[in-house]
Amino acid sequence: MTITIALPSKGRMKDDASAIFERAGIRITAVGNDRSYRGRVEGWDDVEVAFLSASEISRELGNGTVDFGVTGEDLVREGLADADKRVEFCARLGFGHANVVVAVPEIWLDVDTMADLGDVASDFRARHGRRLAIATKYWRLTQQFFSSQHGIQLYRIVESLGATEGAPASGSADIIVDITSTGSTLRANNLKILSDGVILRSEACFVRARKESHVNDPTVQRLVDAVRSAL
Ligand SMILES: Nc1ncnc2c1ncn2[C@@H]1O[C@H](COP(=O)(O)OP(=O)(O)OP(=O)(O)O)[C@@H](O)[C@H]1O
Ligand SMILES: O=P(O)(O)OC[C@H]1O[C@H](OP(=O)(O)OP(=O)(O)O)[C@H](O)[C@@H]1O
Repeated sequence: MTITIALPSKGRMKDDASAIFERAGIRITAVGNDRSYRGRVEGWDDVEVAFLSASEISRELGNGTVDFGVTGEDLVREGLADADKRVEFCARLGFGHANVVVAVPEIWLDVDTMADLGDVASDFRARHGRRLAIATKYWRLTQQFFSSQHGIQLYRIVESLGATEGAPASGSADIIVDITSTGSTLRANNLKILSDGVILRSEACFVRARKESHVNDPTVQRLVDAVRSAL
């Protein structure tokens, strides 16, 4: 059976992902020309490579059209309900670190924790005539964290497709849930992370789609061992 590995074709994870495979002794060559979106692995005739964006990789892992992928844990957990049932995080790769966080305006001096935010959310309608609005592109992670983990039900998600950190200043939302690495974008927008507001510490992972056909497939185990040996 042919095993397909999906690797980032562009973006911030591309070069580090290639480097891991080099170190693992897995040499990838493009099929066709340099801009081709398919590749092969030297010496592994039953393996092929698909070059996709990091977000496409999490989707393809979810629907099982690829066997393995390198992508961010945040994209997998946001993209797939019941992620741990559908995929296995085989290795954490040590790059692409970023935290998904809850951030509120710095001037909310009395709000430092999720419990404080829960109080704000309860009072919000009485004070402002509407629910607390959260700007995010991570709606699944936000709902899990607010509703299931913290019992906060009174809020509204405003889907953000970019420049999420600008939403409180522009008035399109009150607070945000977004990714941060250095924290400089949050600071530039006068936002602060709640002390218990880290939803997920994400990094690039080597992820396997859980499939019946992988059981006892020696290539599957060899690939996992090779990638782990490069860390
Ligand atoms: N500063 C950062 N900002 C955004 N994402 C980051 C940052 N640092 C690491 N990452 C991680 O990088 C991954 C996203 O990478 P990238 O933006 O290249 O992919 P993509 O979403 O597929 O790209 P595109 O939006 O162009 O399709 C996520 O897993 C994210 O956690
Ligand atoms: O904590 P920081 O180091 O400031 O990084 C966080 C910012 O970086 C990303 O945006 P980016 O400008 O990379 O664009 P993108 O959202 O299109 O990836 C992300 O969406 C945040 O806005």
